[in-house]
Amino acid sequence: MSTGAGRVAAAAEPGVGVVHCVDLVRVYVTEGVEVQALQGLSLEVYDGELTAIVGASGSGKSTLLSVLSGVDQPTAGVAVVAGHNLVGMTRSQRVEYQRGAVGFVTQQTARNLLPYLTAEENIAIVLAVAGRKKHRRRIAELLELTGAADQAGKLPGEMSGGQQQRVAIAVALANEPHVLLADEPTGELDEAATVHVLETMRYVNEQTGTTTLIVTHDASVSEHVRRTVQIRDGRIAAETLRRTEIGADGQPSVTAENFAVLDRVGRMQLPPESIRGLGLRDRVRLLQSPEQVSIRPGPHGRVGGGAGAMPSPRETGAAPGRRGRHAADDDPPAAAEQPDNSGEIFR
Ligand SMILES: Nc1ncnc2c1ncn2[C@@H]1O[C@H](COP(=O)(O)OP(=O)(O)OP(=O)(O)O)[C@@H](O)[C@H]1O
Repeated sequence: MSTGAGRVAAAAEPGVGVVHCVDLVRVYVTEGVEVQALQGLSLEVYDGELTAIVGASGSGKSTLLSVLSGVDQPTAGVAVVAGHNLVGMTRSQRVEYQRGAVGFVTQQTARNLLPYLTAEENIAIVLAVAGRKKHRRRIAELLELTGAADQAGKLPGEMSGGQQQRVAIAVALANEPHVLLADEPTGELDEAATVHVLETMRYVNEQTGTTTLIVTHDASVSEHVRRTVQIRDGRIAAETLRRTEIGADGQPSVTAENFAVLDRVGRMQLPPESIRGLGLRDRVRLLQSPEQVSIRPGPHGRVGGGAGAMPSPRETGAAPGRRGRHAADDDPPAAAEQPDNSGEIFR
């Protein structure tokens, strides 16, 4: 990969995705106060994948999409999308990137479409800017693809929110982008319209193979995508991969597998529910065998009591007056006697 701005070799190296982020940092400074919106975020999204990024409010989702769409620049780190190095782009490189490499759908239905143009005209204007001719058939194909053929002659104000978003997806796909980015595309929609729009994105991904990244706070998105990535405190923390398998009875069933994400230096975030459920804090016990590593509460963690409970001398293995010592070194047998409430992390 080149380190200069602009176009670089696309995904030539094994393990390098169409979206390639390494240790991304974005620091905002407002009135002298620093906010680290991205804190060393690394992410690969591979060609043709449909991936959702979910996270709580303030976790850094919109900041990541601003960087990936070329609207914002990271403070540090590597961000390459479809062979475009997003760090240090010039204005003309940014325009080329936004016109040709990415399509974008935002949460605000009213912002995705020009209000005084019909659905057809909204698509036509994108094709005209890209210098394409004979676009009538292409417009019809795009509206058909997103299930919005019946909206062709309507103005956005005459459509429902869900219909506007499906037309917006058609507009975003008009110049055949390598990557489709959607920032809370269902944020203003009711449940039924949400399902319809997410299923449209899944269908479009299947039909066109366009690499798609959906950012949302709505965890139910995972029912519509194969890969859900969780962002927490400006970093990727966990992933869920769903697979469809055909059982012995010939019926398909969906299985989901959860992963914690290990960064390049071996750091990993445990899910908050594991931390709360096992009362993990400070030091934890790592139990390693050739096949797995398990985590158990350390000397200060809860074992059978509430999180944050003071440890008894038996739990710490420490005699009165020995609190300053590393109690964990003294009591490995205690862990083996406890119920099997370990947070097993790798197999
Ligand atoms: N322009 C900005 N100036 C200062 N701080 C910002 C700016 N944009 C975002 N932040 C801060 O960065 C952090 C991440 O914000 P971001 O909008 O990326 O989160 P988010 O996960 O998209 O949240 P939400 O779902 O509420 O939109 C937050 O603490 C936010 O207050």
